[in-house]
Amino acid sequence: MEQLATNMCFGGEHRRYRHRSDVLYCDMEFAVFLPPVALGSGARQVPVLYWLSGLTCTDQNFMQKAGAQKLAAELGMAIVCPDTSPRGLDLPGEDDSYDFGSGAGFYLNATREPWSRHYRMYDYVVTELPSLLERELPVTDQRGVSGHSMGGHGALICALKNPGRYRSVSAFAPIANPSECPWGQKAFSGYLGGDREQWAEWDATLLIPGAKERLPLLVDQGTSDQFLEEQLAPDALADACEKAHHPIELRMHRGYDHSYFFIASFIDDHLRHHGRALGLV
Ligand SMILES: N[C@@H](CCC(=O)N[C@@H](CSC=O)C(=O)NCC(=O)O)C(=O)O
Repeated sequence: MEQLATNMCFGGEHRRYRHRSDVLYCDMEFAVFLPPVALGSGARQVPVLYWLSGLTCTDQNFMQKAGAQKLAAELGMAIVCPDTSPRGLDLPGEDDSYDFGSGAGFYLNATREPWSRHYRMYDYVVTELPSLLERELPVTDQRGVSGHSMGGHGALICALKNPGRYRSVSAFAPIANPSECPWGQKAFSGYLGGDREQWAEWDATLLIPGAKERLPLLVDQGTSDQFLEEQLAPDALADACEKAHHPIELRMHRGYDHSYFFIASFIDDHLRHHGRALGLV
């Protein structure tokens, strides 16, 4: 791993790294926040919250806008922000739209050419990146996962598809039922093709009935979110949870939109939710 930058923050460190991904066949950048207890003499390994960002984001949106570092420093929690897709591969159409290709990897493993060799963000965030970090940085294998929009859905599927791998999961304004909305249908048909049975393996709402672990979901949604009606479908997720007796706390917040102003307003609740499961609160 090549360290690109470091900034001291609330007694901890925000760092950016570049590394070669064997899963994605390209270089990737990510950011990590290490709390004070993970640094210096007497340092110890700390649990990690993996944050998966939304369409158009890099590793930097959350780190610069969410305001999570102060409480993460106090709790003794590391935060890792991967990028949202492979980049710079020269694939046809890779940079043509904000909701497909670069910045829009959807945290799945593509099966359709020309995406299938590189667009394997699911394997990257679930397996390759944690293995690297648990080897190279003072972080443990005690993991929580959260995210926003495309990344909120990514967090849900990472947890639902991997019983025992995460201690906690939460999401802000997730694209909760991607098989049934324009963003999801564009991504799934492009990365997976037309077979809706394949889509179901990557759709949180459709994964709920067969989930092998009933990890409680914390989901926050703003009522003035400009994407709520057309793209997000939190009610479909809540209905699936109710039918399957899967615990969910869906909190509707009057007047909040889809932006990082919304995330910053409730991030502390999510950090405490993960902190409790990770034994930090
Ligand atoms: N450009 C698009 C919408 C882009 C957008 O709103 N991206 C969100 C995530 S949306 C779902 O995954 C985001 O997090 N943007 C980055 C930020 O820092 O706010 C459009 O205008 O429609």
